[in-house]
Amino acid sequence: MDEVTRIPVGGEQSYDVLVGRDLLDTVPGLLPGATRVALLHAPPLKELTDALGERLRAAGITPLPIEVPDAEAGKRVEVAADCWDRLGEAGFTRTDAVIGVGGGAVTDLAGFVAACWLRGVRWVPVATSLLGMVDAAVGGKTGVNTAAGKNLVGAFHPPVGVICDLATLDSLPPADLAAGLAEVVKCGFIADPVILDLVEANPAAAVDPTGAVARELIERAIRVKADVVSGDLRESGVREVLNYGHTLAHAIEKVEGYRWRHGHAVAVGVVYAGALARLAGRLDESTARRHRTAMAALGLPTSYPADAWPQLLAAMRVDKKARGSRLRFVVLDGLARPAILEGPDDALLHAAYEEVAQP
Ligand SMILES: NC(=O)c1ccc[n+]([C@@H]2O[C@H](COP(=O)([O-])OP(=O)(O)OC[C@H]3O[C@@H](n4cnc5c(N)ncnc54)[C@H](O)[C@@H]3O)[C@@H](O)[C@H]2O)c1
Ligand SMILES: O=C(O)C(=O)C[C@@H](O)[C@H](O)[C@H](O)COP(=O)(O)O
Ligand SMILES: [Zn+2]
Repeated sequence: MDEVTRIPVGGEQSYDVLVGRDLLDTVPGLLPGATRVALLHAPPLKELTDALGERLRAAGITPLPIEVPDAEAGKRVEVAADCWDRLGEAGFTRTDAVIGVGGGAVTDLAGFVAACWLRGVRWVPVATSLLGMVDAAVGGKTGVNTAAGKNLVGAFHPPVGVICDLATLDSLPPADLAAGLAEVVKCGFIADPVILDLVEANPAAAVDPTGAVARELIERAIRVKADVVSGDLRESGVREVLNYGHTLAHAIEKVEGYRWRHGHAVAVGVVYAGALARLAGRLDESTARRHRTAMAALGLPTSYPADAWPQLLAAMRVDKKARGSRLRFVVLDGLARPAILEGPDDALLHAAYEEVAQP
């Protein structure tokens, strides 16, 4: 086995994030006392799921593979309800558990299924996308999308461990690899500017999942997330910084009917957040510009159609950070100095959008 990095996450339920190659053998040990484990996965991860099922069986645990629709199509309450039916048919009890094998969509769904079944059973995300490893699998936010908006139904339900098996990235499509790097760059702006230096110095190395640079970026981003959620699982304060760029990003996803990659929407949203902070007089011009250049260097989108603004503004009003009719944005007062912009007026929001709008 390749060298394994163990990153602790603290809080009301502590656990470790394991980063390394070929980690499937470690999964059964995370679930002592389980007799049945559901393996939620989408079709692209069937082979890995079967291999994990064999490891569980060898450890005396009965695997229940449950195939769900891929990507955001699986992150729906109807799909969760089908999963609960399957757990019921198989007689899952409180000692049994759920594993999500896949990207962030599957692990968000799996965590939500686990959070609600019998009011909460153990779960483990086996993250197979870069975005899942650096973000979605860590921190215990679980949930599904609804017609009203992104992730509006869900629960905080920390896993008992997180598996980031770097070997799985070998088959991840390049567009999804880049999408994950958008969240990594986000972490660079809010907490760890070394991430930005690494990406800017060698963007080609950042998108090579087998290289040392990518591994360093992955581990740095996980540490940023682990540090934040350890102190604020339920987002009553500091955790909001992880939502940098997400007010616009989630609006784009909704307008696109959840067919855009989350990480691509985050890339546009982060550029927008930089522009907003600059226009609000909180961020200098060169740091704001750096948002666009870092995302563009990774081949990520940095703009969105101008005429979508009315729909985007309406979608942003259901952002979870809003309070009543007052929108709240995560902005920067400088590199690694996140803060909240309270109740910006529509004119300021629109002026910032003009900086990312494509005619
Ligand atoms: N819970 C959180 O804190 C949190 C944080 C960030 C993002 N998210 C959520 O995560 C989701 C985005 O995650 P994502 O970018 O992983 O997208 P995704 O889960 O849709 O995966 C993207 C695509 O890659 C495929 N894939 C995944 N791993 C693969 C592999 N190893 N080989 C081949 N194909 C593979 C998937 O099947 C899918 O087609 C969004 O729903 C977002 O809201 C949640
Ligand atoms: O973990 C968090 O907290 C985040 O905000 C991380 C985000 O990257 C992630 O997309 C998260 O799912 C967004 O949370 P939401 O509460 O705005 O749905
Ligand atoms: Zn995100």
